[in-house]
Amino acid sequence: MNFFDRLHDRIRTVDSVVSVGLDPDPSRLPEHLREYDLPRWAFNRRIIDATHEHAAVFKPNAAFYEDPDGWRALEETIAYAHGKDVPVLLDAKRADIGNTTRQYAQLLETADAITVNPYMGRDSLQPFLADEESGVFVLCRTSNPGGADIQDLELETGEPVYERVAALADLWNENDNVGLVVGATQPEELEELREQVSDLPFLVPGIGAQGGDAEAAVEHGLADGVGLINSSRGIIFAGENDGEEFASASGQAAKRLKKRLNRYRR
Ligand SMILES: O=c1ccn([C@@H]2O[C@H](COP(=O)(O)O)[C@@H](O)[C@H]2O)c(=O)[nH]1
Repeated sequence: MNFFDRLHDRIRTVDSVVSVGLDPDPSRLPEHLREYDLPRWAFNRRIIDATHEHAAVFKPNAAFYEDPDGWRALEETIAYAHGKDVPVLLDAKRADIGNTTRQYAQLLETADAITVNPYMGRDSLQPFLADEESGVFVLCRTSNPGGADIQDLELETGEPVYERVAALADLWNENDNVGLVVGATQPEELEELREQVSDLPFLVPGIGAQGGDAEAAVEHGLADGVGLINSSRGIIFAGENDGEEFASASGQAAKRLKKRLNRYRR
């Protein structure tokens, strides 16, 4: 089954478009978990237990796992999320020349969807795009302030780079498996892009800790009700840094966010 069909079903089952970001910054983990063999996995397991009922997906960012123990923690995390029937979107922002990107695409043997960087062009994304079952979210207009440096540059046609990326992503969507990453900190661009590519679901990061616009994220991020609004630190670090209460605080934060976003869903 195609990723976006599965996502559609998941959104309906939990009545939620919340993507729970699993970014277990080691310096912020509760003290009592630091003695575990894999503290990041111990942390994620508790977060997953507390939030899965409100999660359309879990979104681990690969940056928080790129060391030997990290990869083990990530593998355990993905398997556990799947055990709770929650799809996993790996925020890895990959792409490279052909033989290298084929190796990267093996990440989709474990995760259900991935974020990719369009900077190297179509051939660098081919193995991801060819995987009909998996979701491929193309970075388009990112949430960081420096996103403007390149993505807002005007082409000779007058269109900004991010609009050309959206048009290309639309062309690359031959298997109905492509979405865009558009930051909630860019509400005007969100609106423009939704008009431009009405069928592509968006992954919208940048609400919560980055202060983006949650209403615009929902209004423009969803295509036929399918899309994802992500919060990472705002959910997983919602509680105090010690004691077991951090997990229930994250559960409450995910539930609150789901309710808030649902007010804007049609
Ligand atoms: O444009 C982008 C693309 C990706 N991200 C990632 O999303 C989460 C956001 O975390 P918060 O704690 O909710 O700010 C994180 O993994 C980023 O690397 C993004 O923020 N913006």
